[in-house]
Amino acid sequence: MKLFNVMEDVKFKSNKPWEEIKNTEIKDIAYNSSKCEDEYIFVAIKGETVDGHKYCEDAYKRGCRVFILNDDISLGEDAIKLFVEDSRIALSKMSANYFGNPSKELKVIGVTGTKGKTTITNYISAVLNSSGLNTGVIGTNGTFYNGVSEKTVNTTPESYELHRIFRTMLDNGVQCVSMEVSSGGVMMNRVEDVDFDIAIFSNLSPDHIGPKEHPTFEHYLECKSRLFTLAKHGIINIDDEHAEKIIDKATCDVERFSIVKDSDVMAKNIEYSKEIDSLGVSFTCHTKNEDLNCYICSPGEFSIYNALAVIAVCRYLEIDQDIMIGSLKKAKVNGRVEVLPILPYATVIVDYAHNGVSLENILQTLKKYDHNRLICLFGSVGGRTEIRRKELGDVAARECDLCILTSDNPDFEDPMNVIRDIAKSFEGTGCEYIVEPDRRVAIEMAIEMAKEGDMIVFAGKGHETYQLIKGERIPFSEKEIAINAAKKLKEAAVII
Ligand SMILES: CC(=O)N[C@H]1[C@@H](OP(=O)(O)OP(=O)(O)OC[C@H]2O[C@@H](n3ccc(=O)[nH]c3=O)[C@H](O)[C@@H]2O)O[C@H](CO)[C@@H](O)[C@@H]1O[C@H](C)C(=O)N[C@@H](C)C(=O)N[C@H](CCC(=O)O)C(=O)O
Ligand SMILES: Nc1ncnc2c1ncn2[C@@H]1O[C@H](COP(=O)(O)OP(=O)(O)OP(=O)(O)O)[C@@H](O)[C@H]1O
Repeated sequence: MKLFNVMEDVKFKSNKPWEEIKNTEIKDIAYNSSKCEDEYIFVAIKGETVDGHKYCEDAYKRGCRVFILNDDISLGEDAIKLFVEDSRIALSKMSANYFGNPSKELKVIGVTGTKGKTTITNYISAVLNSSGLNTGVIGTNGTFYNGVSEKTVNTTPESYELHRIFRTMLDNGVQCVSMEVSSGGVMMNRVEDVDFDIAIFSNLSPDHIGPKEHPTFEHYLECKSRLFTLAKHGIINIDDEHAEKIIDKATCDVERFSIVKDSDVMAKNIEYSKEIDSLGVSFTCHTKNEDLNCYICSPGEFSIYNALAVIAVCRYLEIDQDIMIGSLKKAKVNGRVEVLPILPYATVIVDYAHNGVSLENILQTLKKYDHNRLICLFGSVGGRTEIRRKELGDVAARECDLCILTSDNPDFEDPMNVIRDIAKSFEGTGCEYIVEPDRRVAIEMAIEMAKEGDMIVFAGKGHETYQLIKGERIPFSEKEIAINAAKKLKEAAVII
């Protein structure tokens, strides 16, 4: 490909004459020097940890001769230096050009918000795939299309990866992509050149504020709002207190959903239902034209919000209503409020809640269903802020009857250190707690101690299949351990 085509619509200044730039052939783009080869363009990014300009020499030694730079650096005479204002913005445009702007040929649905992104994107893909629209997913759980999956480092991949994934999906017959748009992804200009058809806002609460993330809550909100200037159609939860600010910034047309306010898509007649292998909610979805009876097999009010967002997408894309209702009924997401039907007398749930807000949400939701004891098994990630530990501890001590404090990705920190921090929240509360730093033993203990009507939540790991210990991801499957523990009980004839 000609450098000229890759640089279309990118503003730059250069150390070389236009004729030379115009005719230069390039093979690919890299923003990590270790990926560079002959005829590659190296994009030097000033990162959060290091300055990519430091690696230009490494890229040069590997055969790279075209450099996208913010600052001048000394390189061989034959190096073509293209100076841009912001290399992440340039990388985004260049990647879209290099892969032939695949997002323009796909229907791209972006979901943003503090909570619900993974759930909503997966529900959308389940419903659209059932209706015959081949739909891929990009998010925290990885990339999925046509039964193929790929792990991703970030919830919203770097722009180069993103356009590469779009291209692969498009070449393999994918028509729609349902993707998570993290605020970090927006902040780092990863989605700047994605042609979004629909943008969804689920909710907003303080999160991702701190070093290397957002300096303030306003900045966090600003990044979430940006998505609604990149899309054609916005779908917004107006029950969230920040919705109006998002709507004010939006340049797309806006469709509103709600449980309490008059809106385009509304839930009424809400009823909670509990079976041994599922927790769900039924509701009437009210729109200007009709009332639809819907059910979603995930508990609580937040599941209704997630479902309303999906229904609004289906309305916009004119998806058959019966197909939509039928597949919403069955839609499940790996590790998100997932009920394991392993004990005939108690409800066992695996969930990804790993901060105070989401743990409070899931625990309060579960309390609305008939139950005996509410038991929560959880820990908190090592080497990070103590605030998260306190928030998790406070919520669990307030909402539960019994907690089992254990490890959750301790990494380089002693798990007992983290547990001691969490345990402080239980002092002077009526909530009992047990300490078991080995998460496997803790899970087995929880299964063994379950009594008739108990609800047991394993919080924090969700879809993860590892435990991060001293920088290494050690294979760890919470579900498998729980299933085997229940099987052992059965074999020992404790369960008849
Ligand atoms: C703090 C942060 O956001 N880091 C992200 C960022 O890395 P960075 O800019 O810090 O990279 P760096 O390590 O400083 O390196 C700078 C440059 O030097 C290059 N380099 C480095 C070493 C070398 O030998 N050669 C070389 O060329 C690097 O490739 C890079 O281009 O850019 C990378 C590529 O896009 C991301 O993978 C990386 O995400 C890290 C893993 C991360 O944890 N990010 C979090 C904060 C994040 O983005 N989370 C959101 C979800 C949370 C939310 O809702 O906001 C997400 O979308 O995942
Ligand atoms: N709409 C919602 N509002 C509040 N909480 C939710 C909502 N949907 C799901 N949750 C809760 O938050 C947890 C995380 O949900 P999900 O993974 O869908 O959100 P996310 O936005 O992708 O989160 P993260 O940024 O942590 O990956 C779920 O396991 C559930 O407990």
